[in-house]
Amino acid sequence: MNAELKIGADICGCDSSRHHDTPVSALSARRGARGAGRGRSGAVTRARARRRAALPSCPRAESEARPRTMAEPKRFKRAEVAAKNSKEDAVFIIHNRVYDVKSFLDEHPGGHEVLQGVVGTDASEDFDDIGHSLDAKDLMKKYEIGELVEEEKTAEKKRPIWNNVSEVKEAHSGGVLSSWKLPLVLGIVATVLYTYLFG
Ligand code: HEM
Repeated sequence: MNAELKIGADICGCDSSRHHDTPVSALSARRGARGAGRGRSGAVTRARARRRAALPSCPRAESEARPRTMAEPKRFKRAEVAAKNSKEDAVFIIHNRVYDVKSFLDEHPGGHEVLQGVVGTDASEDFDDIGHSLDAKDLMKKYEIGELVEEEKTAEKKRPIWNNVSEVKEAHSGGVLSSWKLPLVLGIVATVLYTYLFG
């Protein structure tokens, strides 16, 4: 072990110098003094447990214990999706993303037949033609299982606006030109002009 390794590294396996700021050499010296004539079990184990409890939580150990939330999306080839074309294995592609709709077939407001008609295929066009609502586009996330491999993606003209539904909703909720503000501003300007010209 590195001579500069800090206290606690032997406890939690972390060699972060920011977290463990007492050199191990110092620990060993103290251990040598205190540990003389004492076996490694019993008192030593309890002392180690006390030290471990006293340590601030270790950032590295914590981050390693934490589940990864931003996992890489699973990549599919079009041929793989094409094979998933039954009621039991119902998968399709919409705008380069892959959806498993097996559990959604019977819940789809447009009926299961229409979805069964496109499983295994790229259903982007069919999907867009319907003019699905923002809520429907939000719901899709629940069934997304991955995306196409990079080399099989189609070039999207521009990022589909519904790819980020919350952004869209936000954009529609404010702004100077939102539906009720524009007529109000125009009204005020007209009143001021009228007063100025004819008042
Ligand atoms: C995971 C993918 C999908 C989801 C989450 C979804 C969800 C929905 C929802 C919530 C509606 C109700 C209307 C609305 O809110 O827009 C709907 C209607 C409909 N969907 Fe889908 N849909 C999906 C894929 C598709 C696909 C691929 C097609 C076509 C092949 C399709 C065809 C239809 C049709 C025909 C309607 C009925 C429209 C109407 O009655 O006016 N859907 N869908």
